Amino acid sequence: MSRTKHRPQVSIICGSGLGMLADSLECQDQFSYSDIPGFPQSTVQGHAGRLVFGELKGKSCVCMQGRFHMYEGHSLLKTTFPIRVFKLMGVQTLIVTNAAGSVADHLHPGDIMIIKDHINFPGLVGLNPLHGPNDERFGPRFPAMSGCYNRELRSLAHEISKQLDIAGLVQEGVYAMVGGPNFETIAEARMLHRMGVDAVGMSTVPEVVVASHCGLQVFGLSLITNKVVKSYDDSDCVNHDGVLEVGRLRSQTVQQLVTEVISRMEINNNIDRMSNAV
Ligand SMILES: O=P(O)(O)O[C@@H]1C[C@H](O)[C@@H](CO)O1
Ligand SMILES: Nc1nc2[nH]cnc2c(=O)[nH]1
Repeated sequence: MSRTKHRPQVSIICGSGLGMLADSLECQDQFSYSDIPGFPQSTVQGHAGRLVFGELKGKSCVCMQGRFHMYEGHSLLKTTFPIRVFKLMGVQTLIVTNAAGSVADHLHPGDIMIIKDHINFPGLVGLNPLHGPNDERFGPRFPAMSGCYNRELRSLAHEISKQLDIAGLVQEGVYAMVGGPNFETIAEARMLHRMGVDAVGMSTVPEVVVASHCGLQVFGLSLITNKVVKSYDDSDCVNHDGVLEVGRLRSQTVQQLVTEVISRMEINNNIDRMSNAV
């Protein structure tokens, strides 16, 4: 914290191909992950590996240009380490973005899904970043996860999408995290569909669980970059380059939506900075 004058209230995690979210920050201070003690390295194309501090519409922000995924070989504790660093800095809100495949028939590549809820598949089988001794200074042993995606921010985003005339692209839905790095088989895709999953990806949920545990309010967006193939007659085949390409095509729209949400969200100025406590 001594190397930047920014004291961020909002943190943003950029999904695959969505690193440009950091570009709109003014008065930037940038730090490569390799220069930050305890930070893992980004190894995935489309994740630059930089922490960017700056101002956006009068709010102090910190942006992860590149996130950490479990499939890269990081422990879940490592993938979520930045969230606790943000909490210690005094951040109140986490905005998560990701690239995801559509499982629901009504979501199409290029659509933006406001995350209403999630299914934590790794968590359901015992891979959870909160495993191990609980540090009560961050949060309780048994945190509730119902309502972890802030209702007011979701409704604000819908209102903004109408004003930006992009409401036709924006829907709400359930995101499921799978471990990756392979994409889904057709049988897996069909199972996810029957389970009520709208979009599937390989990230986000561990970050949200840790953020929720330590009392951050969370807002999440999935950019639908591809449909998940559910028919044996469909010859479509997803690949990471295609995912990044849709990210590039929709980057400006996602950026506009996130910027307006940040601009209009309420910030509590009685910040709960834990840096003296931990
Ligand atoms: O970091 P996100 O969740 O946006 O990245 C998604 C999931 C995989 O890392 C990658 C697949 O193309 O995109
Ligand atoms: N698991 C998964 N992750 C994705 N990230 C972007 N598209 C997809 C997808 O189709 N499946």
